[in-house]
Amino acid sequence: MSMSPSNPQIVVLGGGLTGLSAAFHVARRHPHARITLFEKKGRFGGWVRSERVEVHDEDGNKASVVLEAGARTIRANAKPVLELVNLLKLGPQVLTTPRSAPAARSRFLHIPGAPGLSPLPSSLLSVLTTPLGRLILSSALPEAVWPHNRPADVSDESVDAFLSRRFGAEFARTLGSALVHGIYGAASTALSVRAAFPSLWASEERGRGSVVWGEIGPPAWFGASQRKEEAQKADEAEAWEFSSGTALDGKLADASIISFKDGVQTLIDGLVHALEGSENVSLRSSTEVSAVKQTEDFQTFEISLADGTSLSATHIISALPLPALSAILPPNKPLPHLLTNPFSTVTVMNLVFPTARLTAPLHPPGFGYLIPRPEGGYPDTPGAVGMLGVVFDTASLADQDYALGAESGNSDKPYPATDQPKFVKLTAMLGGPYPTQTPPPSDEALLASVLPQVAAQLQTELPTPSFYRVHRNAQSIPTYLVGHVERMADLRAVLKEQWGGRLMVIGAGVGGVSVSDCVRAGREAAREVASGGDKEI
Ligand SMILES: C=Cc1c2[nH]c(c1C)Cc1[nH]c(c(CCC(=O)O)c1C)Cc1[nH]c(c(C)c1CCC(=O)O)Cc1[nH]c(c(C)c1C=C)C2
Repeated sequence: MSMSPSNPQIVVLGGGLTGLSAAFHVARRHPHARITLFEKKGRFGGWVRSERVEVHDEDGNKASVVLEAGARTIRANAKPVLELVNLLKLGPQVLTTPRSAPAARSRFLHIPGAPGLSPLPSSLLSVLTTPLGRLILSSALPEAVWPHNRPADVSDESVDAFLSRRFGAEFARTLGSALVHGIYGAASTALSVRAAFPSLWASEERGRGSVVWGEIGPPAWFGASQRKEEAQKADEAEAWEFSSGTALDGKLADASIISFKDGVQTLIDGLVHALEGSENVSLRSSTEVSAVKQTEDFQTFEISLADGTSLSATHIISALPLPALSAILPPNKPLPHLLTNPFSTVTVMNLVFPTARLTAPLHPPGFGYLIPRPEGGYPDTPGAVGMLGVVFDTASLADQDYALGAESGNSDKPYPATDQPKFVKLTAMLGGPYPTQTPPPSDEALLASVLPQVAAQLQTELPTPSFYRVHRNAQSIPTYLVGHVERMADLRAVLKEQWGGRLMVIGAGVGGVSVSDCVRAGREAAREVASGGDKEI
C-alpha cells in the first residue's frame, strides 16, 4: 500500500530526536503531506538536553560552560547526523576532536577494588606492556584457535555469555561489562549480543566460530574486499546529502568525534527551528495523545488527545518509548513485545572543578574511564552509590567553554587551546544495574557519596566543585533482552499484516540507542511512509 497522493496526513508521536528527525525528513520528502507532531512534555528533545551555566571560583575567575544531561559526543562518521548538520546548516557550530587527541586515544578502566585507573591499550606496545593489554592478548590468542562452540540451537545470547564462551569469563566481566555500562548503562548479563553488537555476532559466523578471525581474517578467505564494495554501494544507494561544498568540509578530516559549541541540543534546536518554519508541519508540545485506532480498511487513523479533541491521519510514525505506545493502542488490537524490554535509569552528575589552585592536573589526559561489574556481581541491596564511569568532558569539549569577565583578561572568548582552562568539567555516571535507594538520595547526599569515590579512583584530592548538576534519567535507555532481533521481526510482520504498514514504530526501543541510530530511524521512516511499510525498520 502506498501513500495516498491526495491528502496524506501524517502524525508523528514523540518529540525526541527520533520523532523530530522523522518529521523533518517526512516534510522534505513529502512536501504535500500535512505533518503534526505531538509531544507530551513542554519541551522537545527527549533525553538530549544541554545547558550553558556560569561558574566562578574563589579567585574571581568566571567561565561559561556547557553541560550535557544525555549524549555529549557523536562519532565523526555518523552519516545520518552529518547529513542533518548539513541540511540544517549547523556546520559552523560543529566542534571536532581529532583522532590524535588524548580524548580519542586514551581510555581507562577503574577496576573495583584496585587503586587508580588502568589504561586500555591503544598501541601494539601497550598491548604487551599493560595489564589490560595482557588480558586482551591472553584472551584473544586462544580465541583464535578455540573451535566453533556456538550450540546449533542458540540464535542469540547475552553479551556476557557470548564473550565468556569465546574469550573467557574474566575478559567478559572486565571489558564486556564496562563497555555495556558505557553505552547501555545496563548489565552485560542481560543485554542481547545480536541486538546490541550485531557485528560481533556476524564476526563469529564469518570467522567460522572465531570472532578474532572474523574481524581480521585474510581478505580472500572471508570476502572482505567484496564486503567493502557492498558497503560502498549501499552507501551510494543511501544518497547522503552532505558530501561536498558544505561548512563541514575540512572540519571532519581526521576527526574522531564531533559535538556542537552549545552542546548536542543544537541538533534539537535546529530541527525545531526548521520544522517551525515549515508550512506543512505543526509542532504541538504539552499535548498528550490518549488513544489511537485505525479503520478496518487501514485507510484512516483516529487520534484522540487527552484534552478531549481528536484528529484523523493516514499514517502514524510512533517514536514513543514502546510502553507509552502500548498504553494508547486499542485493547483489542495490541502489538506484540512492546513491554518486553526493561529500561535503565542512569543518573548523570555534571561536576565543574576550579583548577587555578591545583598543582597537578585533575585527571590524566583521555576520554574518561569505565567501571566494570564488581567481581562478586552487583549488590542485592542499595549501598554506596553504584558508579558506572566518569567522562573527562573538558578533554574533548573544551571549546564549548569560555572565560568571562575582566579578571580573566580574556573576556567572552573561547579558551585558547594552549591555556590550561580555569575550570574542568567531568561527568560521573551512576545507577544502571545497581540497586537504587527509595526514595532516591538528595543531590547533596549523592554529591557527598560520589566525590570521595571519584577522588579515590583518580588518586587525587578534589577541590570543592564550583558547580554541579544532577539529572536522574529515569528509565531512559532500553536494555534489549536476548531474542530482541527476532521479536522486532515479529513486530514488523504484525505492523504490516494487521495495520497495513501505516503505523511505523521506530526509536531507541526498536533499533539502536545512539544519536545516529535515532536520526537514521527518522530518515528511514520517511522513506517507509512512501513505500507503505515494506522497508525494514
Ligand atoms: C546519559 C548517559 C548515557 C550512557 N550511554 C548513553 C548515554 C546518553 C548512550 C551512548 N553512549 C555511548 C554510545 C555509543 C555511541 C556510538 O557508538 O556512536 C551510546 C549509544 C558511548 C559513550 N559513553 C559515554 C560517552 C561519553 C560516550 C560517547 C557518546 C555519548 O556522548 O554518549 C560515557 C557513558 N555513558 C554512559 C555511561 C554509564 C558512561 C560512562 C562513562 C551511559
